Amino acid sequence: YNLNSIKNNSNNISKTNNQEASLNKNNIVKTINYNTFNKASSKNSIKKVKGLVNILDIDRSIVVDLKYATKDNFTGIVLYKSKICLLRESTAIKLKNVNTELKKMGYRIKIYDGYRPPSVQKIMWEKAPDKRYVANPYKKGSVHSKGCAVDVTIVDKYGNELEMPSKFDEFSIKASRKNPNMSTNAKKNLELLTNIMLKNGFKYINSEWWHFEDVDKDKYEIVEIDPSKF
Ligand SMILES: C[C@@H](N)C(=O)N[C@H](C)C(=O)O
Ligand SMILES: [Zn+2]
Repeated sequence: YNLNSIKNNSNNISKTNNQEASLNKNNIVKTINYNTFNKASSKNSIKKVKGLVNILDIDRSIVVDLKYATKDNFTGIVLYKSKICLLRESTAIKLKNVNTELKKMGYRIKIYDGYRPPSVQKIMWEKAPDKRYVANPYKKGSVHSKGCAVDVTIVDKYGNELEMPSKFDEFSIKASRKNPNMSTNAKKNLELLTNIMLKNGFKYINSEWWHFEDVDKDKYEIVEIDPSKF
């Protein structure tokens, strides 16, 4: 961050009525009022670091269950110190729109993973150097490290996950969208998830049914942040 440009920027923004910004010594920009694209948070102050926000500051009704903050993941070890899910601000707003549609049907989105520090991507690659399932951190890296990818499923009003083709991070043909043995119910639920995600500005990959990427991911760079210090 260039402090002067942020200062100038914040001065400019604060002169408009619909968005204000302020700086503190940790390089954190606080933006106020999102009334152009986010009515629900128009009165809230949203903390933003290097373009990333806490998804719960954008939509508190989203279910966050970061599997890499637990041992229940393909590495068997805790990879994240924090259970906070960070996302690129514009990606977070798209996911809020997905959740708003799902809530009308009595469902909600549940997040298994969002922003992932590049240092964690390296550990994952050591454990599973297979580019179908883990992005190579020594090449382009992961879209998760831009805060522009989400690993998600749908839950019902009791928080129960809908049936999907496989468990999260089950690195096999079962996780593939081309799995020929998908149950009818899993197929229907995945179709619902996919259609709503595509409609709201995400795209999918074939090898992992849970993984979606913001269509605008190429506008953004990989960032290194420690979410436990957010
Ligand atoms: C590790 C898995 N959940 C995942 O996110 N894979 C994609 C391809 C990635 O590493 O970006
Ligand atoms: Zn993913």
